[in-house]
Amino acid sequence: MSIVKTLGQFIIERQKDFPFAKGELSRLLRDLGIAAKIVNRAINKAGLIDILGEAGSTNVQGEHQKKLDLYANEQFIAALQCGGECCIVISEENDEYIYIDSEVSKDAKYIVALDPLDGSSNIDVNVGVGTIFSIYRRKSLTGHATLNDALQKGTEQVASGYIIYGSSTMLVYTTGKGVNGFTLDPSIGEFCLSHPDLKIPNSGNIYSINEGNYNYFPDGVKKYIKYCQVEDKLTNRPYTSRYTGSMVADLHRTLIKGGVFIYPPTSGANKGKLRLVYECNPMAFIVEQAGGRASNGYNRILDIEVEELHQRSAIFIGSTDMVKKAEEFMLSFSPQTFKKSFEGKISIQ
Ligand SMILES: O=P(O)(O)OC[C@H]1O[C@](O)(COP(=O)(O)O)[C@@H](O)[C@@H]1O
Ligand SMILES: [Mg+2]
Ligand SMILES: [Mg+2]
Repeated sequence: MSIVKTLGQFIIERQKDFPFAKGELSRLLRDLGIAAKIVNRAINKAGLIDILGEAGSTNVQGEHQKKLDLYANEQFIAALQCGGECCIVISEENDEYIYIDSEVSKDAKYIVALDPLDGSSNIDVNVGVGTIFSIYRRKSLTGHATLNDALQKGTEQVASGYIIYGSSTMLVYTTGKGVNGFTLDPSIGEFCLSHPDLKIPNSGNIYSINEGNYNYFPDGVKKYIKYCQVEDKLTNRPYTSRYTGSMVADLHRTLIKGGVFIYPPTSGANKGKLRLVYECNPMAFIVEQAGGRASNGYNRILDIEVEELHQRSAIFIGSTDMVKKAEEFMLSFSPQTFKKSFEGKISIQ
């Protein structure tokens, strides 16, 4: 009979990777796991409780917030407040960062950036959605943590992860020492180690992009899509196309099967759509830790300077060989000057 290792056991066991650890990060990961179970419970019976549909409010990005966006946001923030290891929360659903001002967290040193519910457009149609989290250590040593503590580059992350609420519910995370995946066993209410030491294949035959925006893509992306569709047995082409509209679901598939996920700049949004702090950076950390690659078509995602909480970035992420190929097309057909022309005049080829 195989013994399953729970997330809690694994976290404690891995604490030895950090000689000076006092257990704060372990407790923080525990708190995120608890919130994930609570949100999972609501998602599993979403059609039976009043949690589907619009909440009637919009977030700082002008997106209509879904009831489940707000519910997930509340649950994760409450778990972090209760746990006492987090001093600042940055959330897609809150314009400003939230300073956790409670007795239990007065000495807290961790900052958590959250996309409480990723793939909002899929909530009401029962397609896989997720939660994305990114963890930093505060830089300032005294007083209240500040915006500067919140605006750190992706390379400064001490941990990141996601939860996918799909055919099964999984939590996948890294602390910079590889990537591990845990599947929720509802019968014991525990995340159990199911995908130890995840490695992304160096190449694959799946490309993932919203081709509905094709006319607004830079030439480099248009040419790369054509490259994916050409018949060439030697290079395993044509690739197949998969796009769910949930970043977590598309990247979980990419992590397991290989492939490339691209959300490029478009003529209407020259910085792309996805948010650097709580979508691109955490997923880039995981994919790099699994042996993959993540850039904005030119520069490594984790090296991009963070100037704003809700800053957007284009993203090319997945199997190293496929991301490098896409970057080659960007350099050849949409060199950095591409940016200038977009700011100047919109020229759809
Ligand atoms: O519909 P589009 O433009 O292809 O965008 C889909 C992308 O937007 C997102 O839904 C944005 O995330 P949120 O749902 O958290 O706002 C991603 O999950 C997904 O990859
Ligand atoms: Mg999202
Ligand atoms: Mg979201």
